[in-house]
Amino acid sequence: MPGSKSLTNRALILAALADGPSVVRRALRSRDTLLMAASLAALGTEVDTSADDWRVTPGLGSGSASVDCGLAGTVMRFVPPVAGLFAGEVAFDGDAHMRNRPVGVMLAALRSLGVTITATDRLPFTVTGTGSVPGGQVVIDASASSQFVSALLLAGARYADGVDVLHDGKPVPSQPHIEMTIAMLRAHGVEVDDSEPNRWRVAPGTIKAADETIEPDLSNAAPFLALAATSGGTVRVLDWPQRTTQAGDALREILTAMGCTVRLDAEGLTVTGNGALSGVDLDLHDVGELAPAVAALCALAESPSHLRGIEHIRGHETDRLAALATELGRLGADVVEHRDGLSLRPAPLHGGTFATYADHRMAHAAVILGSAVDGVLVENVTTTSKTFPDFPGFWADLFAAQD
Ligand SMILES: O=C(O)C1=C[C@@H](OP(=O)(O)O)[C@@H](O)[C@H](O)C1
Ligand SMILES: C=C(OP(=O)(O)O)C(=O)O
Repeated sequence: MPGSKSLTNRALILAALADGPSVVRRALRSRDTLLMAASLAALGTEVDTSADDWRVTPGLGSGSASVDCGLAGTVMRFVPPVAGLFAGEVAFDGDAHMRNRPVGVMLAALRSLGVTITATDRLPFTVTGTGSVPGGQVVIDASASSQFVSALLLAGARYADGVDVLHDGKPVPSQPHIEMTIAMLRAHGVEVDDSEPNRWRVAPGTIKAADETIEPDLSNAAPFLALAATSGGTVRVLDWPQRTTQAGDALREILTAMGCTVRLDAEGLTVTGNGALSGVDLDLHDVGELAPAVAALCALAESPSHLRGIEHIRGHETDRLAALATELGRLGADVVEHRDGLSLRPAPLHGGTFATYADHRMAHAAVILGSAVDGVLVENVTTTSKTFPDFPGFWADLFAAQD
């Protein structure tokens, strides 16, 4: 598997803010990570992406710059706090749908920490940095995205008073991603206090340069592991980490609950399907990025499923609950959309076109269905390039290797 998007983009941010050059080994080369590299380069950091190991020489310049967020939540949320440390105007924009994804809470937080931002709660916006940010305490409602918290923590050590982020609102989703942020900050020598629930304090100080080796992207393993589940065969993902903060690690538990045999050993993760899938009742609040792949598997299961706790994925690359309900329904699935989830009951599926809404994980859901149902046409499968280099080629090679 190619490297993790979440680990690569955090490593790039930390490398750009560090006290010396460093290497991001086995970086993911995909649209989201190249957009991150380009954003940091626009701000004055040197990012050499010519080899598999990316060399980063930190530096934040002055003048004016522009940042293309594409459809990358990590670019739209993680780069503005860095732009506050740039001396000049940084204009942010992105894909058409990016203008709908939530960012206002984070911009308001940055403003209260002393950064000047054009008054808006959506893209496009302009951050006017002065080269330094006062920082301090801020109260936010991060129930729409854990990335609001991660964004403030990642740059916080470089603010004069650090940051003290308090969450006030419905529970923050995607906790493993916040754990990932904290673990990576600590690996760079940053002091983070997360001893109180819903409060994260980052002490002001140096972010030490440290080389990072990027783990394989476990969430992107979902469609491949799902192949084992739908075919009754065996799929092995090499180098699956024994311990990780990646949300995708939850696939082990989810696939086990659906009836697969799952084994993690020194070589990697091996999943064997048993020919039939059981439905599941799952709260995916912490691992929302897995919802499209899991929903596709649930549509193929022999008993009902209920996926809960994922209202926030309406703010992902597309409104994923609406998109999944529409597209699964179009192939014959018995699916009901709820405010915060989906329920599915067994139904015979048939072929048809599965629209992907420029969402890489909708394409993952589509190929999972196509592995079990004849005649599924995945519209715009190249949208997978957001987080995966040449997904169609990789998928095809898997079948070629088997023949
Ligand atoms: O910080 C990150 O790298 C991510 C956090 C999560 O976002 P949300 O908390 O907005 O779901 C996750 O879904 C996304 O794929 C990546
Ligand atoms: C929500 C996702 O991405 P982003 O980083 O753009 O928020 C995702 O990859 O499922």
